[in-house]
Amino acid sequence: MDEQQEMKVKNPWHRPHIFLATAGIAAAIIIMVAIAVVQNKPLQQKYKYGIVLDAGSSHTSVYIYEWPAEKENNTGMVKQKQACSVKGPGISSYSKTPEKAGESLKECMDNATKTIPKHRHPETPVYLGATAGMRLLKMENDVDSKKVLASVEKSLQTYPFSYQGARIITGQEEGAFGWITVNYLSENFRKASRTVGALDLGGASTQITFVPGQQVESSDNSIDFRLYGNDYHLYTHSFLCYGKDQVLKLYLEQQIQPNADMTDNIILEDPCFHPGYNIIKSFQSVFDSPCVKNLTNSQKGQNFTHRGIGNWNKCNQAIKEVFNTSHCRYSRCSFNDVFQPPVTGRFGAFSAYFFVMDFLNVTPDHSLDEAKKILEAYCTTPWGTLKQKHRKVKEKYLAEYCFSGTYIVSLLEDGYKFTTNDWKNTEFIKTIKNSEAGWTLGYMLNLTNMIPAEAPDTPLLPYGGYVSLMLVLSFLIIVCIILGCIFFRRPSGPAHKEII
Ligand SMILES: Nc1nc2c(ncn2[C@@H]2O[C@H](COP(=O)(O)OP(=O)(O)OP(=O)(O)O)[C@@H](O)[C@H]2O)c(=O)[nH]1
Ligand SMILES: [Ca+2]
Repeated sequence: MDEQQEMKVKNPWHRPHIFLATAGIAAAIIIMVAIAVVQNKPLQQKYKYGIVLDAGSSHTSVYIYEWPAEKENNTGMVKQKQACSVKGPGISSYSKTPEKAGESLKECMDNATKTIPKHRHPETPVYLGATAGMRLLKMENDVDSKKVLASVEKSLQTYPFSYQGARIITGQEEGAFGWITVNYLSENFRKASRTVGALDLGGASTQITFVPGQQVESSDNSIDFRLYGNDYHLYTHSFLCYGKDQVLKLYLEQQIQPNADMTDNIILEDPCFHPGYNIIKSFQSVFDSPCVKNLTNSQKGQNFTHRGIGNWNKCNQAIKEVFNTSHCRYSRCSFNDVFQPPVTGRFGAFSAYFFVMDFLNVTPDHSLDEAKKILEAYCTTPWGTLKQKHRKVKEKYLAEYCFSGTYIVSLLEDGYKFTTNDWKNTEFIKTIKNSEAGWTLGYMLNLTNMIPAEAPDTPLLPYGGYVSLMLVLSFLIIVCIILGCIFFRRPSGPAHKEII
């Protein structure tokens, strides 16, 4: 047999059908891998957006959230992209000029239009949630509150986004969504079995929400969620009128008992305000809310002198009076006949809890006693000294930190029955991974169904591992085919015979 013929028989590539089959399989595998690569990894990361307006009692904030388009159901993927603080007061302050409520949103909403890419505008949901300021206005005057909501609705509908409604959210929602936000951002739903409780202190209301160690005795305070395959039974309560601005009114109401023959020279010597603080205020400015009693017309026109005396012990004693603990219809209460199981676990305290404690430099490293000492020193500092030292701080805030700080300590200790150990487990926070702590993110996640009840299927391998595995397998298959062709070719006898 000639040598060339011998080579043709031994080398499988010289059989065109084997060569073609192998090349075909290899090409098919390469195409499959390429398709998998293209399908699994878009060339450019695509983001989706959502807008939530937090219409609080003291001000409105517009939050823009963003998340990778293909990872909607993964915990911790939604992040705050931008927060815009609306100029002026909260929307409930526009009760007598409702059209201004809508107008006030313009600057921040125009910003949102620029921030979010144009092609995403029509699919970007916009939600407005109003909290305690609007709850109080609704109690006072339902028609006015509807006019304000209609005004913000009209304004929001002029934008190219997908308007999803403006409403007053309930205190339970405010508490529960704040809890969801904090635990979502901390990635507690999948990573850790333990969740953190949420403490929110606003201007007009305050919320406490946590997973209790015992049964919740009142249905109003109970809320259940199934998130990522786990059941959560929450305790939550929102105290209307116990935000830091409204509770100051409750406190002042107790300090100055207006009577029929009030005169202009009523002087309030206030232990929660600094020595040297001496300001004439109208009774109307204190008694302008449904949280406190109604004044007669003659009383409304009168003034009083608000004089600070800076006595922390007396201030602390006086603040305790705002919590009514004389009656409890349950096995245990926080205050005002509201059921509360014992607090347990860690807490994240945000909004005014943070603003106040951050200013006073009270950190989680300070014990409860140390925090009280810091407050005592602050409260006794003369007003003139403080103004000199903090020229850039808004005077209203500066004057009220003594009251607000003392109220926070008392709310935790006397109101919610925090022990020194619970205090140690409490952190004052503004943001978690650059997203603000508050109810808005949890609200949006819920309304867009971005927190599934069951854990979404997770890929067994990360993307890079998946591609590498495909390539290695393709290579192995090709090698096997080649080796197979070489070693399992037909026995040489018949082949010889054929040739012979
Ligand atoms: N010291 C200080 N206080 C602030 C700051 N921003 C807001 N506040 C005050 O802190 C309190 C709580 O603020 P927010 O959490 O925005 O309250 P809100 O959402 O308007 O009110 P609610 O509707 O009750 O939730 C209010 O009395 C605000 O006036 C700040 O930067 N520093
Ligand atoms: Ca708030």
